[in-house]
Amino acid sequence: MSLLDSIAGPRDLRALTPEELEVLAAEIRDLLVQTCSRIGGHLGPNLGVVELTLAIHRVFDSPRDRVVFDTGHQSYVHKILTGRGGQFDGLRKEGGLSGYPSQAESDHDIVENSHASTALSYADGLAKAYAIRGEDRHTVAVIGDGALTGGMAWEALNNIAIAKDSRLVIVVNDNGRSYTPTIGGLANALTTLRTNPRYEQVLDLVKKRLNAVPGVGPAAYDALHAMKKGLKDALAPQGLFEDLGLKYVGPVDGHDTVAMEAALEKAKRFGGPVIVHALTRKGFGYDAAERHEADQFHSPQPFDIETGEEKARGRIWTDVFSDEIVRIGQRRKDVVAITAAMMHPVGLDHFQARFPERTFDVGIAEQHAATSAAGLAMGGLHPVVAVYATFLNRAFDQVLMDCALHRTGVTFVLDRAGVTGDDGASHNGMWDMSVLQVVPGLRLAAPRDAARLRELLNEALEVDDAPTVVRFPKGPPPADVEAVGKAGGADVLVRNGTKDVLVVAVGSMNEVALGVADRLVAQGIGVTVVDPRWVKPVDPAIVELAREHRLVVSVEDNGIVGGCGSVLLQTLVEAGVTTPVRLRGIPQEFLQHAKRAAILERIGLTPQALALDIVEYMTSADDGRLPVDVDHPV
Ligand SMILES: Cc1ncc(C[n+]2csc(CCOP(=O)(O)OP(=O)(O)O)c2C)c(N)n1
Ligand SMILES: CC(=O)[C@@H](O)[C@H](O)COP(=O)(O)O
Ligand SMILES: [Mg+2]
Repeated sequence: MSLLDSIAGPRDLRALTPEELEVLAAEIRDLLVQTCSRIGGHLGPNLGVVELTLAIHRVFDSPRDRVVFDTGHQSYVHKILTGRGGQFDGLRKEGGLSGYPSQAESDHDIVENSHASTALSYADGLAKAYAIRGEDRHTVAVIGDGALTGGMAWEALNNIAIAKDSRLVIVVNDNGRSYTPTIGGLANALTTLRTNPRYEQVLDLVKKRLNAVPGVGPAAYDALHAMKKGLKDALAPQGLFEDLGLKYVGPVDGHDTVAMEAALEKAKRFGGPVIVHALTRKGFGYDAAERHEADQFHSPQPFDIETGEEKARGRIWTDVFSDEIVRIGQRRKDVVAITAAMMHPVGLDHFQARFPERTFDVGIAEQHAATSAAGLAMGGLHPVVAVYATFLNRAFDQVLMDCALHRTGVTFVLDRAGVTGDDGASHNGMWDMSVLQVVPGLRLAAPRDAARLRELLNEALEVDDAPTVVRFPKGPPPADVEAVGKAGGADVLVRNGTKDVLVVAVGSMNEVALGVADRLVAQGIGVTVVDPRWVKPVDPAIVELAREHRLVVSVEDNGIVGGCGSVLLQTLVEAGVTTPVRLRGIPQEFLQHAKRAAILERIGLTPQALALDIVEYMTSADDGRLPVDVDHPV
């Protein structure tokens, strides 16, 4: 039996000796590598927090003491130590363990949101609540150096610094990386320390030498000591935190469980807000991860353990964007690109390689990205802000009041739009085509295939008096589908027989709509499939098509409330079109993790389900006029 098998919960860690802790850490690393080699997952971040998590769970008493993980992708070790090691084989699988904390899984888990830079705000609230309720509980927040580049983290620190009664321990997990090396002034301050960890040893050596010199020695050392403080402040960022009024412990070797425990015990005794600055390495303990230049195995595909070679992921939508934005960059010197700490994941790495001076990584700072882009546009450039769709949520006000109010030509490229699946509820990009509908002047496009992505991206970059959005899903693009006709700016993909059903398919749902059309035709039902291309504003030609048909079905890979279908329905009503409309999209709920395809199947966004629904609907009509039936409230 392995030592890990004997750990049913954190309290079983208390009796372990330092030697046993080292054995346990090795067993945990082995489980992480073995599991992630088969299914992928956040191997690098979790290899980097093995000792840190062990120390936290030995010093604090979870779940009485609350442990909050920022972003949550680095909580695998926490899950293993809180009784879920035996379920680890089901990680990120439908019905299995989530890749992020999950309240439904364990009392030890509290924050499920995978959006970065939020942990300190949760922790501030929790610690204040315990203080007000007079509960003898600590709150521990684990936040990465990358997440610390997010503005919310500094809003929280500003408040935590004056919350003297908060028994709050902030563990800064400083591995110098988001995906790529973390950027910005803060990162430089942290990096300076990491690259000069020996300054303490050097100074101690000098101290011994100087004190041995009678007379001048000690005085010189005192001067040096004063310099040490200055040097330490210059080299170490605790001044950054201490100047805010936060106590600082560190830097600590985050891979030394004993040292981490000592630091955490010291922090725990403070009884108020304190930062423990842990120095770690992403991928620590697995050479292929540590050596992986791009992102130290932040979230690798399944891989060969011996070689570290990842399974080829095949061409995805991102690759099409990545290729096209470089072509555009060659032609358009005014085009600049912005990422929020995800240069490779959003496909800007090639653009950066070609045009480094026109590429900006702003850190995990989507709000800053949007408003900085407004500034870039006001300065005469055309910025392209590439983010995952779900992460644009936090920059809604910046899109509305900084980009759109000023009619700036900023183009947002939203990758991972629609159902993403694996990363759980907070990662699905199901919100953008609802929230962005209310932005005056903003134009939104959803390409159906790679060819349309290229077209629409170029069209977006021709708009210089309003923000534009181009959004596409996770995974591989379908084969290109050419239009058989046009309706205004929209592409007609299928037009046959009587005008019974008009399917308005948004973006990637056109592939599904073509399958629906085949099935309807086989049932003798006339069908038109139209791809709006630009879904905002609604194309008047689609309104006229709707007027001519007996039923309109809108299909979108977005939440059903307030999405394209809702807006189309509203537009039809305003135009006096009485054709019945059925809205199909993602149910307005938080979706449990599973593969994208499995979720689309479950929520009925498949050709079979949609076609069956339409056939049943059509056959239910008695007087030839179909009853108006909107399945979902607008
Ligand atoms: C708002 C937001 N933007 C982007 C991401 C994507 N993302 C996930 S983890 C990560 C890097 C986090 O770096 P860090 O906080 O240093 O944690 P580490 O992976 O180094 O442990 C990013 C950018 C996110 N989760 N949330
Ligand atoms: C934790 C996080 O936000 C990202 O690392 C996320 O896992 C991205 O997933 P994909 O890039 O695989 O879509
Ligand atoms: Mg990091």
